[in-house]
Amino acid sequence: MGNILTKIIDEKEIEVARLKETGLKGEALQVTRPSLVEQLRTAASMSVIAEIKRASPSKGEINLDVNPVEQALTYERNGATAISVLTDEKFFKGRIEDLQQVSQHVAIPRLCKDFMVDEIQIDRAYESGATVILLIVAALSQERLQALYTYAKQKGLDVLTEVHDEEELERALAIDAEIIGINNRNLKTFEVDLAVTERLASRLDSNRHLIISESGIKTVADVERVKKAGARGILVGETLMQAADLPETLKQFQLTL
Ligand SMILES: O=C(O)c1ccccc1NCC(=O)[C@H](O)[C@H](O)COP(=O)(O)O
Repeated sequence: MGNILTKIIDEKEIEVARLKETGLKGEALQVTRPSLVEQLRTAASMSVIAEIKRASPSKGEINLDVNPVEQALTYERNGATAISVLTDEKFFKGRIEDLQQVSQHVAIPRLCKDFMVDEIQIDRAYESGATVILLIVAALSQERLQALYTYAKQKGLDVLTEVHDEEELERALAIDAEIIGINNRNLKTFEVDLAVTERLASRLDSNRHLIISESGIKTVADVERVKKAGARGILVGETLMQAADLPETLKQFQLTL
C-alpha cells in the first residue's frame, strides 16, 4: 500500500474505533434510493458522477467555500447521473453531514466517497442516505474486500470497486464486482494518466462490466478518450468544483454513447 493511502487507512482505523464507541443513530434517512447500476445500464450518454470535493492530498484546497447542497442541485439539474460526496474530514475536508444534507435534496444516486475498512462505515453511509459505496481494492485484503462487498450488497447498496492496476483488477473480478472504477490517479505518486483506463478497460467486457473512469478528467477530449476505451461513466471532482461555467462543462461531458 502506498504512503498516503497507508496514512489514510491508519486514520480510518482510529475513526472506526471511535464510531464503535459512540455508536450510530440507528435510523436511516427516509429518502429515495435509486439504483446506479440500473441508470448506468440504460443510459444513452456518458454518465457523470459529479463529486463534492473541497480539498485533496494531491491538490490541497480546491473549493473550501462550496455549499454542498447548492453544488449537488446544480449537478442534478444539469444532468449528472449521481453525486459523489467526499466525507473524509482529515484529508479531504469533507463531512458526513454533507452527505446527509445532499441526500435530502437530490433524487439521483449518492456515492459515499470514503475509505471503507469496516461494516460500521457502510451502516453510517446507508443511514446518511448513500445508495453507493466505494471499495478501494488497494486498501483491503481480499477477504475484507469480499466481506464488505457482500455486506453492502445485502443492504441494497451499489458498490463502486476501484482499481488502478492489473492485479487489483483481477481481485475485483474475483469478487464479481459489477461497477468497476478505474482510477487514473496513482495514489502513491499522484501521477494521473488516462492510459490506465485504456489499459485496464481493454481487459473487460464493457457489456458486462460497468466501467467508470475516475480522476484527472478535464476536457471533452478526455471524455472522448475514456469513452473510446469502453467507459460508460466518469467520476469528476476538481474540474467541476472549479469550472467557470459549471452547467456548460457538465453538459459537454455527457457524450452520446
Ligand atoms: O484526489 C486525491 O488527491 C486523492 C488522494 C488520495 C486518495 C484519493 C484521492 N482522490 C479520490 C478520488 O478518487 C478523486 O476524488 C476522484 O476520482 C475525482 O478526481 P478528480 O476529478 O481528479 O478530482
